[in-house]
Amino acid sequence: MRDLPLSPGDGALPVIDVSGLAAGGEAREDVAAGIGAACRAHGFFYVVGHGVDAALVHRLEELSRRFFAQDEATKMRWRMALGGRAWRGYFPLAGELTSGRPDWKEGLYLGTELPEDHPLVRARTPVHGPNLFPEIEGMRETILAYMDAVTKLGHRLMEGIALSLGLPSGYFAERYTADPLILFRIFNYPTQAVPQGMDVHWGVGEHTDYGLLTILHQDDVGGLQVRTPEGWIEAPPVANSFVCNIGDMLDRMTGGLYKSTPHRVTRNTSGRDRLSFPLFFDPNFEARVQRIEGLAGAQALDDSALRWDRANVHAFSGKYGDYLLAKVSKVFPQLRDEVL
Ligand SMILES: O=C(O)CCC(=O)C(=O)O
Ligand SMILES: [Fe+2]
Repeated sequence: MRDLPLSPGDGALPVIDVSGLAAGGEAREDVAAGIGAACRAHGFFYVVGHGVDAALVHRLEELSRRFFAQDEATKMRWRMALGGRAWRGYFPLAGELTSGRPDWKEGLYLGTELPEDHPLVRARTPVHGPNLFPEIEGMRETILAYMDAVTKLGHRLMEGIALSLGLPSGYFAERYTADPLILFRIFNYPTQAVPQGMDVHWGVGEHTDYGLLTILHQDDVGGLQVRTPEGWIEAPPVANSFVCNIGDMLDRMTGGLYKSTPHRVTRNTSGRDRLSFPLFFDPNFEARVQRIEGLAGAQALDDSALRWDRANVHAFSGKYGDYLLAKVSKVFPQLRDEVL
């Protein structure tokens, strides 16, 4: 592992030390102001001082490398088809589509661990259920500890986001995230070449995320890019940081004041595989998404002509779960019948 820089260099994305969120008082307001400025500018920022143990992140990287190093047949023992409606398990290279095209990545789909006898699982609620944990010693515990730590960070960041909008810190928790929907992915972007004739251009094609806030750890390889009004910019690896970005639901709630920013990942040609861990901190599946009243400057403009999916997020009304399912059925068409 090479030494990573402490800032993204001359890129426009800010690095915010969020340790003041836990401290309270003026420090908290300062952090909130920084988050607010970043959300209004690009909807993308790095956080440091986040309190997530670096050793835990490192352990998850090691275990994930061991998982992906196995042959395809072994990994397919945890294939998504076995996860059914819970939407969990392994998908192979080119198994996920973004904007209708296969991505050059493989991954493990995970989320909040719920037992088979949990009421939501018994009610066959899509994307809820037990995980398919790889049989690698310590991986289950490490994944659970990681999701737990980053979910806690998610709650704290949402308090900061609420304050940055002039709302009480508990605004989102009271309405949407007392029991958030947490989906978590472990991605591997292999450096291997694409076979001739395959229609593959990106590690992940241009898209926005669906929920409230994505909290991403990336290793030291790089490749994440963000679309700004001035063009695409890099979001390179920064030491001990997470990259945060806003999803469609926060865009919807804030009437476009906080933008759900398009991003993509270049195809990995670095000579080393790239790992990334996005955790999606989203509204409860049953929560009805409502616009926040009285936000100055929020125009809820229809930007569908500029969006990757040609959809107008401000026209959406309903449960977050409905929004999510409509989206995921496009990226995994083979699983659509299982869930919808
Ligand atoms: O792997 C990355 O850096 C980004 C992944 C991503 O954008 C996503 O999963 O939504
Ligand atoms: Fe994304």
